Amino acid sequence: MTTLAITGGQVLLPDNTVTWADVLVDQDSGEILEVGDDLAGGADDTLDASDSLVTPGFVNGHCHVAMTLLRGHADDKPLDAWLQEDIWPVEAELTADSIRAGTELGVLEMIKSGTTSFADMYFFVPTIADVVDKAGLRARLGHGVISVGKDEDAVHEDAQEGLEVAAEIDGMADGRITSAFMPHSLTTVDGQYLSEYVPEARDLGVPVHYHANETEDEVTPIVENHGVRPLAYAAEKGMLEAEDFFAHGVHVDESEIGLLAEAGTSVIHCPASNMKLASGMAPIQRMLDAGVTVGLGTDGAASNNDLSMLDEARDAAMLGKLAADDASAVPAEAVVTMATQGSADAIGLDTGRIAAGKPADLAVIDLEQPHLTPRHDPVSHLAYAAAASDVRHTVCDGQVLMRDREVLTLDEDAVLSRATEEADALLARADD
Ligand SMILES: N[C@@H](CCSC[C@H]1O[C@@H](n2cnc3c(=O)[nH]cnc32)[C@H](O)[C@@H]1O)C(=O)O
Ligand SMILES: [Zn+2]
Repeated sequence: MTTLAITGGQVLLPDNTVTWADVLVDQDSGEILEVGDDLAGGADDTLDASDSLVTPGFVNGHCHVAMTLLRGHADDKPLDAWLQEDIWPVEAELTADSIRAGTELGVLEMIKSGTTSFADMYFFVPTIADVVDKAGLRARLGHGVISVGKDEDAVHEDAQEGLEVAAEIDGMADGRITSAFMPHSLTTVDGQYLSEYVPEARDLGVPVHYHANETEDEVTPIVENHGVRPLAYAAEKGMLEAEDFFAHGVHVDESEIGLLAEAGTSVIHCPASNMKLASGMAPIQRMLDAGVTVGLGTDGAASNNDLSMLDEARDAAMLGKLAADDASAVPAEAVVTMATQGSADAIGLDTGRIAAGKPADLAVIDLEQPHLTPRHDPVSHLAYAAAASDVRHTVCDGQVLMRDREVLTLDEDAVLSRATEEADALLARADD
């Protein structure tokens, strides 16, 4: 057995208490062996966590990772115009090379901000899976399926690709990669295709991941055409199973919150994207009160504009209070839970908790910083004050991906220059 000890720090436990302890990891199985005192003796490798907080690696519950290439390309627009005028025309020019470069950039940013796993909906998924495998992260990946603007044959092809990719990549990278069927949204995929393909995803045994109730403009046509609220419509289409999860859930009423609580379907809250596209304020405290599983996601970098889960946690707390008109709503512990166990439970990964037997997915945060002094409450610091650049070490599946801010699985300079080149070439093709 090869072991790794993370020593001398404080450790965030699953109940959000913090204790002084070492963490001992079995690097062969990728699991946490023990959390306790003086575990460094005899370990094959050590990570120093003095003056630091050891947290579960953050879980980004909803992303389009290669959209890093479009970061800063189209800002300050609402969802519909942003997608139709700016994003989709450029995405039509994506190639496997651009996806590889954008994904490398995205996962580099994730490792540097303590994120160890994520759920992603995009194109060229086998390429994304290859990058995730080499970078050492954990992910649930899938191909986004859309029917708007496509003829029937093209939609069937798109949906088939969604199913085939899900079957092909599930279990890759020693199980670090899993998959889902990913119809883009309840309005961009026509109901006939949802009825046809969601049962096929069930047969494959993969969950369904989609966008729902993001803007008022998405709710209205469903109510008008189907006579029910969007999540009741999703239930009719078989997309409200316990393993399913969707992004946003901004415009949901009490009946829909009740449906989610009953079905066990999870919501991935994306506060930065919701604020930037002015989509609205999700009623997160009401969902938590009803017992809905809520995770946290960045969405793509073009609507955020970064992939830091620490930023997202702060945004979630701030927006949650504003939405509830109550400063005690969505407190620090709630957003820390959402960024770790909440997202992990939502996307169906057994991670997000530091305990013996759990996957050794960890982030070590340097607390010796002006903006993290004094240390009355490390959980408060995580939620409100810590930044991506405070992450010292990142560990996934027992492997050290970043040590003292040096990323070991990717060549940082090469990733930045390839991404810049591919992003420039992509925009040039779209301009032609
Ligand atoms: N196969 C599909 C691709 C869908 S991938 C997922 C899509 O979600 C888009 N996207 C990113 N953020 C959001 C959001 O907040 N709401 C809805 N769509 C988004 C993203 O740009 C991408 O086009 C096709 O043929 O177009
Ligand atoms: Zn999205």
